[in-house]
Parts: sequence; structure tokens; C-alpha cells
Amino acid sequence: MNSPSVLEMQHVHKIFFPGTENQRHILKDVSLDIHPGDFISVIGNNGAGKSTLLNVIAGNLKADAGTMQIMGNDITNKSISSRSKWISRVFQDAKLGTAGDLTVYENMAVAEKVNGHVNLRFFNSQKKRQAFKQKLTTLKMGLANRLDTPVKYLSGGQRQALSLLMATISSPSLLLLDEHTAALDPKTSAEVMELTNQVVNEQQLTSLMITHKVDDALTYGNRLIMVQDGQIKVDLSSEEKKNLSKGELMALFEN
Ligand SMILES: Nc1ncnc2c1ncn2[C@@H]1O[C@H](COP(=O)(O)OP(=O)(O)OP(=O)(O)O)[C@@H](O)[C@H]1O
Repeated sequence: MNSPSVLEMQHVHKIFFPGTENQRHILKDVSLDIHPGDFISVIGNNGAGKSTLLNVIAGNLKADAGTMQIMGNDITNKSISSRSKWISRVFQDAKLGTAGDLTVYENMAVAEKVNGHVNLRFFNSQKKRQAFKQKLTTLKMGLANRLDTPVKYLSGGQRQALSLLMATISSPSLLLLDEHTAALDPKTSAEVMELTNQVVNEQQLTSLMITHKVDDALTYGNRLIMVQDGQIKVDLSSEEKKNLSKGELMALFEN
């Protein structure tokens, strides 16, 4: 028997300002089946509807039509907070995923608590500090000895690496990566992308990653989706992706 889908979207539409002269039909009958362990890159032109797609999945926006199930649960009309037991998100702006005035330790403890796995007895125990330090060491971003540093003093790359760690601390069913390397310099962006790949592979996470970096979309993940004018126009498997050159992928943008 096939394992159940992580996410099943069926015939989803999103229309902004419906019934007005400003009406914009952004998602047009989008159906998407995400399987356990899928690491999907999502590419597409500016304004194609990629972020709207992520927002509808996360619950920031309500779909105007269609249905969505996650791990077999109907979430079509569920709030962001009730979806958060399954879904985590890393944003382009690391400030959205972390609290600047709290320390690295406090941010991690809050992330665990939000995800419902904290034992308050251990909230500031040596054991917990050790466990967090261990997790930070694996990031190789110079954070292991910064447990007591307020997050606002970290570099952009360190802060984004911490966001990633926090978003994955309780192994979400679905990880949404929303251009999460776009605001970083090229070297740091490459480091955070490698780190993402490491975390996703080690924890066997199911992930959906929006990126404008065509090289990253080709290099990472087992599936590649192209969104055009509110529709999924291309959905490539790992094998199809492997056989596609950057030039051929770029040409698909023009079709
Ligand atoms: N809350 C909103 N209200 C009205 N229009 C919106 C809203 N969010 C997005 N849009 C519009 O929907 C269209 C698609 O936007 P979206 O952000 O999903 O595109 P995108 O593919 O993520 O683009 P980019 O690559 O530039 O981030 C755009 O024209 C945008 O202006």
C-alpha cells in the first residue's frame, strides 16, 4: 500500500478582491500531491503566485475554492495555529522566524514549546543547554557558544540558520522554505542552502522551497515545480530534473 500524502491540494483557487474591479485570480485550479520525503523546489516569475501558494498552505490566506488535507486531516478551513502542529516555515527575513531580544537559548526553548515538546522542568537546565549546544554545533555557523547572546546581535546567516533549526526542532510534517536564502550574501546563501539540505536529509523532512536560484532548484531536492500565471505548469521528478540543463529549464520560463 502507498503511504498517504503529506499534503493533498485539490482544485485550489485564490482570488484577491473578488467581485470588484480590482479582482485578481491568482491561484487557478491548483492541485498538488506532496509525498513523504519530497523536497520540492518551486520556481517561477515574479508575481506567478508562489508565495500565495505557500500562504494558502500555511493558512495565512484562505483558499476561495478547493480542499486541502495534511497527513489525512482536512485543513481547508483551519487557522494558521491549528496547522502549525504539522507545518513550519522559514521566511526570507530571518527576523520573522526569531525574536531579536531573546537569547539563542530562549528562542530555541520557545520553538520547542510552541511545538509542544517541552518539559518545563528542563526549561533552563544544564541538560537542555547541552542538548541545544549540540544542535548548534551541527550547524557549523559559530553558534555553539552563543547560547546566551540576544539573537539581534547575530549575523544574518547565523540568524537564518537558527530560524531553520527552530523550524525543524520538532520534525514538522511539512517544512515551507520561502526564499529563505534570498536576503543573504552569495557565500552565506550557499552555506545556509547546504545546511538546509543536510537538515532535510538527516531528518527526512518533507519540504517545499521557493527559490529564484535556478541552480539551487536543479541541485537540491527530488522534485521541481514551475508556477506560471497561478498554475503548476511543470512538475519534474528527480530523474527528469537530472536530465535537464539550466538552459533547458530557463527556456521553460519563456513558454
Ligand atoms: N494579500 C494580497 N492582496 C492582493 N494581492 C496580492 C496579495 N498577495 C499577493 N498578491 C498579488 O498576487 C500576485 C502573486 O503574488 P505572489 O507573491 O504570490 O507571487 P510570487 O510568485 O511569490 O512573486 P515573487 O517571486 O515576486 O515573490 C501578485 O500580483 C501580487 O501582487
